[in-house]
Amino acid sequence: MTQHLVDARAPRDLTAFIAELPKAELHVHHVGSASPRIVSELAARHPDSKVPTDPGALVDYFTFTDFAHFIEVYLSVVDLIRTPEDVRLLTYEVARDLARQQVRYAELTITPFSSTRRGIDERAFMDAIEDARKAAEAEFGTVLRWCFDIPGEAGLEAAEETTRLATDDRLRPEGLVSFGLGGPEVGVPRPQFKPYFDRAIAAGLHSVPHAGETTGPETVWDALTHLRAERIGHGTSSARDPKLLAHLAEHRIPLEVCPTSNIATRAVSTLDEHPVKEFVKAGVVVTINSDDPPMFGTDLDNEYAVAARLLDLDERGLADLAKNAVDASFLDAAGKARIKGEIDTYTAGWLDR
Ligand SMILES: O=C(O)c1cccc(C(=O)CC[C@H]2O[C@@H](n3cnc4c(=O)[nH]cnc43)[C@H](O)[C@@H]2O)c1
Ligand SMILES: [Zn+2]
Repeated sequence: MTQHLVDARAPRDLTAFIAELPKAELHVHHVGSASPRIVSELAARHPDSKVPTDPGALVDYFTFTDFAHFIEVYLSVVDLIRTPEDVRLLTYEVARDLARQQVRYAELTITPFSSTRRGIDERAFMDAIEDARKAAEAEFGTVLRWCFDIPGEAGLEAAEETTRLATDDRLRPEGLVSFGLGGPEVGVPRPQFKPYFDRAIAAGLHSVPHAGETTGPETVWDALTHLRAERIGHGTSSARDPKLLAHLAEHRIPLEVCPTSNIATRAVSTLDEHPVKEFVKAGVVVTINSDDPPMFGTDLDNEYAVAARLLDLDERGLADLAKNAVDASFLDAAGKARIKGEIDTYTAGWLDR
């Protein structure tokens, strides 16, 4: 855990409730989910890297001065993923960590461009993530789905490559459900990605770009208008535009809120200044997510504890938050009903103790 972050764990009884609450995670990055053990194992495999091999040293390494510094460190971890076996190991271990937190369903954001440009064969990459997905579902019961995102700062070459990998019927993995846009927002206008999102949407993928994480509400409007966003990654700055909040609420466009991430990248100064309460007050559908959990010294359970504190939630409120994520997911109706049923049964049993 990074020490600079506030320990926002809920009081003991809610912590125990959250730990066993069945959950869905909609905004979590593949490489950004590598546990200290996996990062140090990969760093030891590749000793030319500047990433520390000692898990203890990662606490300092994962302390960020700003968003640009976060991306620089993130890419140094991306550089550790060099073989299809690295990809498989990482994906499988991420699923194990999710399962430990009772995550029944997760949409994992993967940046295939970063791997193919580093020389991993595209067919072997797809096979590695699919193999790990199937093994994780069979062994842990956690259902994984993929969001392929364009690393926006890498430009239109990255957009073209990501779109090709996501839409070519011979490559496109079975678990792929959505198409995203990540990385820095400053100097990376969203409208330029419209043709790529149009192609992905035409191929049946859902649109889930990051927007309004490090720039203003106009970026969220761009994501809605040009990229036809069905959910918004972060959307933090939406709080500065009442018309935007009303639009998100009216059209039931969920926000993928990641409170601790916003503090760790210094997009928001303190947790108490986080606008999540304003979103709820405005009637916006809020989902709670962990983004890059080990890099931000958090996990999904901690993010629910943070939300409980910021939104003053009890067990029923937390269960509603968990159901928001299921409803906002791209799971089919039967899958949604199954997990929501589990959440209700668990919550009723807990309150009847
Ligand atoms: O892989 C490359 O070679 C490359 C070249 C230029 C730029 C990039 C990126 O910008 C990669 C950024 C990468 O960051 C991921 N990510 C993880 N957490 C967040 C977040 O909180 N906000 C935005 N992006 C995030 C994202 O998946 C991008 O792919 C790469
Ligand atoms: Zn993200």
